[in-house]
Amino acid sequence: MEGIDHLADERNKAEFDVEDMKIVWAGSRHAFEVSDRIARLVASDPVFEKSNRARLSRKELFKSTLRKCAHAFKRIIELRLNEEEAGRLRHFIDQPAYVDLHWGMFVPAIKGQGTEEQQKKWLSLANKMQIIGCYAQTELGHGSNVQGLETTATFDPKTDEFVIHTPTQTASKWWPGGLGKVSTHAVVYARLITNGKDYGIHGFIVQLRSLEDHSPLPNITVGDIGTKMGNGAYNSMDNGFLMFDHVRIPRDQMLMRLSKVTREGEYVPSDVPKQLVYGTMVYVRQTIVADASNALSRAVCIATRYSAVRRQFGAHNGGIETQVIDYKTQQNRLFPLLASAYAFRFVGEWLKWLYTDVTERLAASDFATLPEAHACTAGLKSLTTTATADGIEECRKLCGGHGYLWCSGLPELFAVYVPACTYEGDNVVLQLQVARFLMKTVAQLGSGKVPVGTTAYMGRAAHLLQCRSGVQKAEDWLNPDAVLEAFEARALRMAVTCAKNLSKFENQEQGFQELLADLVEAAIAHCQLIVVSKFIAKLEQDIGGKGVKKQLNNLCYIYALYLLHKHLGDFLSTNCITPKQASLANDQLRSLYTQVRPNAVALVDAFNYTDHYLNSVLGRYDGNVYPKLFEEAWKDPLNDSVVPDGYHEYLRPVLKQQLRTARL
Ligand SMILES: CC/C=C\C/C=C\C/C=C\C/C=C\C/C=C\CCCC(=O)SCCNC(=O)CCNC(=O)[C@H](O)C(C)(C)COP(=O)(O)OP(=O)(O)OC[C@H]1O[C@@H](n2cnc3c(N)ncnc32)[C@H](O)[C@@H]1OP(=O)(O)O
Ligand SMILES: Cc1cc2nc3c(=O)[nH]c(=O)nc-3n(C[C@H](O)[C@H](O)[C@H](O)COP(=O)(O)OP(=O)(O)OC[C@H]3O[C@@H](n4cnc5c(N)ncnc54)[C@H](O)[C@@H]3O)c2cc1C
Repeated sequence: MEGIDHLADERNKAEFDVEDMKIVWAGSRHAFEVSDRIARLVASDPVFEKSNRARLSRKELFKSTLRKCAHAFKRIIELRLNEEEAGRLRHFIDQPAYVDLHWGMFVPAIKGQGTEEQQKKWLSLANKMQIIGCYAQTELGHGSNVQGLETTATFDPKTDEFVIHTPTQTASKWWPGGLGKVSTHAVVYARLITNGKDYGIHGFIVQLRSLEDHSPLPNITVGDIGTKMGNGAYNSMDNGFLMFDHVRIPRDQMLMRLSKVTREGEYVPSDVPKQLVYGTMVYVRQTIVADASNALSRAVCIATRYSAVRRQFGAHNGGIETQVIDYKTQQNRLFPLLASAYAFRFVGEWLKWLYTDVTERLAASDFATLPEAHACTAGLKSLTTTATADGIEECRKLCGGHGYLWCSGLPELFAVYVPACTYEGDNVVLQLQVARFLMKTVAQLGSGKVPVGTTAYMGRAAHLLQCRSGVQKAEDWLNPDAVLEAFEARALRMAVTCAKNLSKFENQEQGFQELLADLVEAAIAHCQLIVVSKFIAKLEQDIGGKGVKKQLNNLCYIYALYLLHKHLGDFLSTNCITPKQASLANDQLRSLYTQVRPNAVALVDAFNYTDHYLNSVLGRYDGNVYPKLFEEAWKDPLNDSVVPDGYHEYLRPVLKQQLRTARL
């Protein structure tokens, strides 16, 4: 039934103004208008069609990706799109591609680590895409352990060049996106050696392919590392391998903003922290947090609309069955994910602010907040990507059998998204960075150094280590102070327990290794506190629009109380709350689900996703699921013929028992 809105009843139930919520979700009216215009532009352009992606071979998929990128670049120039609009265009095209790494890592690495002169030279080429670059850090043998990278860049004072070399097989670059088949250049991370001394990891701009015929330059071996998980999915990206056999580059292709090598080969360390060489990773981790809310909201939009369309059981005498969204179990699985999508949106906004702030401070030689920015970007990247990957899979299950179909949009979304738990830092490795930061902060308590920013709560240790929650009735769990106190006390007590256990070891590093699992849990508790507190802070802002704040309030407390329920063991074992208070939190959670229920479809409409972007039969705006499932089924190549290929060779002989006869 084309043209009918099967979800109209759901939309009519909404108790808030969806258009106003769209602005809150987008971040501003301007951001909404840009996103809306660009999403429609992409949806109406046949080159950006993506519904057949799973049926393409790897080669066809890759070629179609090149076509989409070229067409996008052409449209950016024709329509004179600015940087923000171009970014939205790439986002809505929704196909992982070399351009993500070119704009997302290669250009930022040069901006962050190149001198002014280097930026002038390389960015003018990169911005016009006269060169295409990637970020070549990870090696076959080392990804997490950046200090363990083996590629060498040895200065040769005779020729004023660096010699880039891959000394072993494990030193081969392995994974960089865009490297396999496209990039003409790379920022290569290698050990800088001059005058026989190893100065550790530095970045170098290296040309890989000819700008004339795209063939690899002499002594460079490069290719694609092979097919990755899922049909279509991330296979549009050419993750690559790369080996150098004594490849020479001019000295001025070492990125020298942070440290330098002189003509004579003298290493001049910078007066800024050496960790700034990791600056690109801090930047990208921040963007990945913002992206988590995109991916999760997309899955939640599909699962929510479908849960309102789908009916099972409850019919008496042939009457209408129950919408599955009305089952409390469905709500208990779906609504916390809806709340998480909003929570990650707001923490992403805050993290962007933090990143801008630290960047401005660094420019003014103020390095004080760098460790916190590193801990926040690392921890929140880990927390949000883990929850999003798990959440997408939960949404698939929430859609029952049909969720397993490619055309539900969820299998591909999962396969594209799940490597976010690994790239830009394995999620456990990143939480251990947070744990180290927390252990340092705890060790300094009482030293006179007052913790600030996201660890400010630790400065109230005297209260938080002994307080008991004052919650007496379910509604008390809607008090921001009660929620914050419980999360702060839990996080602090877990960190302090780890610190106490660490102090029992003579060798601190040995102790750290022994306590890794507890340390990760303490780090997660701290990161969850950040997300909860930033959601609460968002509610304190001036948010207009009919009924909008009320909905956000409900979602905020669903997020917090769902975490409390999920990690009840932590809250109880640290004596932050009693079993009775935990039970009251659950009562409140159920009541919040009831309040969200009539607004659920409108809350996902507020994401303003086009059907093109969602690419999901189950998540269609009009809810017209069943006829469209049939349409998709008929499109499958297996249905091209009534009798399948192979019938005469392999089916007929079985059915006619010719195989058995032949054997007898
Ligand atoms: C389709 C795409 C969809 C979505 C993406 C959306 C948006 C993204 C936009 C653009 C990107 C485009 C596409 C994305 C797709 C894929 C991109 C993937 C790219 C990559 O994966 S690049 C490779 C990334 N690699 C890693 O992340 C490696 C992880 N390891 C590390 O970061 C570090 O080595 C470490 C953190 C594990 C540190 O190890 P260590 O303790 O041994 O440390 P060091 O001795 O090196 O350092 C000690 C000291 O330094 C501090 N530190 C460490 N890191 C940092 C940092 N980044 N900033 C500041 N400080 C840092 C550390 O805390 C120690 O401090 P201390 O005071 O001495 O204790
Ligand atoms: C899709 C994709 C795209 C990528 N794109 C790029 C790119 O563009 N450029 C680039 O340079 N790289 C890229 N990478 C590489 C990526 O950054 C690394 O894979 C990532 O940093 C993890 O490192 P690893 O593979 O060495 O994992 P490993 O460190 O080998 O992890 C294996 C296991 O060991 C555990 N582990 C490791 N160290 C510790 C520790 N100290 N304590 C406890 N547990 C530990 C981990 O938790 C994990 O369970 C990409 C990877 C993927 C999957």
